[in-house]
Amino acid sequence: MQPLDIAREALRRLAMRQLQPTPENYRSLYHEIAGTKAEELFPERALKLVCSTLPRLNQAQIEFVQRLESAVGSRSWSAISGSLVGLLRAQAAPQRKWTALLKDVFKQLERNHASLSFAQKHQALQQVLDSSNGELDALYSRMSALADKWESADEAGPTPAPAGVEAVTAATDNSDAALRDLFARTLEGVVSSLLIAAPDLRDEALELGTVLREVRDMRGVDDLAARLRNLIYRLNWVVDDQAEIRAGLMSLLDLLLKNISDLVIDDRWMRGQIDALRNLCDHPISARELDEVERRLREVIERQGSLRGNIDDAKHQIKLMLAGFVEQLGSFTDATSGFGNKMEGYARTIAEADDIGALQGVIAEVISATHEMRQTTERSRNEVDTMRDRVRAAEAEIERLQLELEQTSERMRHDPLTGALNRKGLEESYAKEVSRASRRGTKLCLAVLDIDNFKRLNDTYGHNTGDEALLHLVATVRDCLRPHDTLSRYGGEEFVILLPETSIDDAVIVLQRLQRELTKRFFLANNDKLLITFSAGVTVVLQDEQQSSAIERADVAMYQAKATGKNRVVVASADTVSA
Ligand SMILES: Nc1nc2c(ncn2[C@@H]2O[C@H](COP(=O)(O)OP(=O)(O)OP(=O)(O)O)[C@@H](O)[C@H]2O)c(=O)[nH]1
Repeated sequence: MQPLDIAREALRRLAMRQLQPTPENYRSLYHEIAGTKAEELFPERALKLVCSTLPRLNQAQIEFVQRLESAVGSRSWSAISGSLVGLLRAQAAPQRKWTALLKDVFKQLERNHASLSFAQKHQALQQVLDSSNGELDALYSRMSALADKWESADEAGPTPAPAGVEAVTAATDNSDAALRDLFARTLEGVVSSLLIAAPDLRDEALELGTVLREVRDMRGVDDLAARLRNLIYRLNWVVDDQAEIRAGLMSLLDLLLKNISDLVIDDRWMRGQIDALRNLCDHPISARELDEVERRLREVIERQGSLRGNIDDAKHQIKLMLAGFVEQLGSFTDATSGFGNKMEGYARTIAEADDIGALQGVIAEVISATHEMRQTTERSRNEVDTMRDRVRAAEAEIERLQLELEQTSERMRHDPLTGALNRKGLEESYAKEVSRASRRGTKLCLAVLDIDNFKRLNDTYGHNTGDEALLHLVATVRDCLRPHDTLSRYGGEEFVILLPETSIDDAVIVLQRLQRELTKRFFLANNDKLLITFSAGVTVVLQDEQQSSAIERADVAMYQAKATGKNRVVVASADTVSA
């Protein structure tokens, strides 16, 4: 039959058998009619898809997938089968005894060979690792060969190693010893000092430090590692315990502060202080914030003691005055009742008198008694007036002292106008930051800022506007600085900023960012939008340097900034600072 006839017949049978007209059905009918055998199609796309999803995690896998892809590409079932068989054979290969091999290698590394130094063995092992290129079979066989070679090498005899090799060994030994020493010191000096509350762990840390310095062989290292693991495990418990204790203490403190605050319901200043303390304790507290809590508490105690004494004195005065007043009132009452008795006597004498002459003496006595009574009344009124004035003065004094008590904490460390630290506050912060920087080996920068043309602003808009401009600057600085940077008012329009953990380059960036921020935030004075600018000098504080000397250096730089156009930041020149 001709192909055309076969095709026609195939279509007819498709219709007769009511088969779907798919290529497969057509193909099988075609071969049925022609009496030939259908050739199987090669599923290349599907196989390529399978290949693309296979993992390539190591060299062996990469090579397998490559072999399979090339077999699929050449449409060779036998090649595909070959690569699959290879894979299964590799998997069926005996399991390598890695643990035993590694133990063997370590043992040989530690052995004292006559003809092999540690450095040589280290180098040979490194070569094996590098050359195996992640191929596990190759690595296994090369490492096994190396271990065998070392195994058969002679035991220690003090054969001198070549000079170069010895240097390498010495260097390796030196760095090993240095590392051990460092680790031992960490255990003895740092870990143990953190474990005051857990004496048995502290002793263990100290002992492990000693063992670490002395351990020489693999068995010793194993023991040490086991003890270290145990220490770490127990340390975790200590850390958890300490966190729990800390949380408990904080909640106790909170309870205490809450109770105090309930007790001092009438004392606004104390309530303010207690609220500030509670706010500080409200979140995980840093060393800096702890300083702040301590400082506030100290101020509360100091100032409260002295001011409370003054208020008590004033109250005592009022009590004394009241007692005097009561006494006066008593004697006045005595005087008036005496006067009344006298008057009654005179009235009787007048009623019984027979002639006018007899009355003359009585009238003189009445006049004298009345005069005396008037004087007594006047004296009493004067005394009462004086007393009232003194009571009012004492009350005013109490009021003033209460107010002083309210403001006292701020006034002790803070500038009352701007709320920035004052000189005393700066001194305290400076001392803390200098020692913190020296302890931690970090950089501390100090900047002196002076507002530009401030006199003109005062002269044009008045002193009050000048004050507001100062507040504007302080608010902007606060927004731009990190919480642990400190701002203090050093003089009229001069401020000092301390920037802990900051390099000089970063300090300049911070100050310039501040200047940019000030240009964005206008200051409004009588509806005029004013631009507040400042000139600044900045320097790195030298280790343990006095505050006055760092400020002086920054001040000189600040004047350079003024002299060279203002609204600038100048770094204290290199010849004045060697940090
Ligand atoms: N409003 C106000 N002004 C103050 C305060 N303290 C200082 N001043 C004023 O700040 C001005 C500083 O003036 P100058 O030292 O001449 O400095 P300046 O005008 O800023 O000039 P340059 O520093 O050269 O830019 C003075 O007029 C002071 O009276 C304050 O607390 N409030």
